[in-house]
Amino acid sequence: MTDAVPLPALPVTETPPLLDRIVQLENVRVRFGTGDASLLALDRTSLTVRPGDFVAMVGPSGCGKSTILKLVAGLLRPTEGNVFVAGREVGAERIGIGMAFQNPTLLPWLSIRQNIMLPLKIVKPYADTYRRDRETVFRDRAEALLARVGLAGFGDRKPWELSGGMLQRANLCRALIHAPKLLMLDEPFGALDQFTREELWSVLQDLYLETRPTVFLVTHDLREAAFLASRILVMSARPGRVVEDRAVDFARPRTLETTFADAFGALTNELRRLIFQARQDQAAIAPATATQETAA
Ligand SMILES: Nc1ncnc2c1ncn2[C@@H]1O[C@H](COP(=O)(O)OP(=O)(O)OP(=O)(O)O)[C@@H](O)[C@H]1O
Repeated sequence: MTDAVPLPALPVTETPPLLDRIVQLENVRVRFGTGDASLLALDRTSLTVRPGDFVAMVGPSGCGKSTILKLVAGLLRPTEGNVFVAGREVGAERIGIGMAFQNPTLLPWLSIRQNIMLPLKIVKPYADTYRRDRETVFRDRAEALLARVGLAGFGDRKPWELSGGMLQRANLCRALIHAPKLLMLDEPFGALDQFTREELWSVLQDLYLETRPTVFLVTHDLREAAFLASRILVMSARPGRVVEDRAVDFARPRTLETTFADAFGALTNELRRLIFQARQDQAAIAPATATQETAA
């Protein structure tokens, strides 16, 4: 980890539930639409995630990775099966969730600092004390996060004054400002150049090691998955299922040196082979699947 100043804690601290699993999917299916035009996106997926796991999801395009994120975030209901978050049926959960997607959707009329502090204004329990704390402890945390991602001094700027890489850094700050227990990242570095991306891997890893949220990361970058994750789920082509659940035990903090190791190369090659195989299987069964989908 870097020798950066630790993030100031937020004033309201919840007692974390003593759970051995923070997310559980039981035999989940997701079908979009109805009748002949319906599409089975996710098929009988079961999954258990422990608190503090860093889970990366990889697989062919359209295999249902983002669908799993939306299920866990409570943005989507399963067609069949159950999704539990922190021991409760999803949607009923009172757990903090942070999210960052490929396109940072910062509000253009707000400053970077105001954008970052927005979850504190909206999410309970922080919303209740927002007016009181916004100029003190909340602001301190925003400034500390900005410094950690290399944006010290940019809090007063507007989003349109920042580059794509800087916006993505701010996006990470916004996802983490309310100390979420669950961090959902959908290709957060997908639009960035390789150097910026690798730099942000280390930034994210440091923040993860310090605050230990449970992370779900969707990525097409197998090196990114291997660098960041403690566990990699490889999905089949649509309808998606988890076909491989691989623990990643490279010592932390990982550095670029880690990516040069033989074991790192072997892992990414194996992931590449599994995804290639999933795509081949899809091509072989595609006509049959189309018929089954409408019949199932
Ligand atoms: N709201 C929706 N209505 C209809 N179909 C949808 C909807 N959301 C997703 N799908 C379809 O479900 C399938 C899975 O989508 P999802 O976005 O989860 O895939 P993904 O693995 O994240 O894809 P990618 O890697 O390309 O981002 C895709 O075929 C997609 O077109």
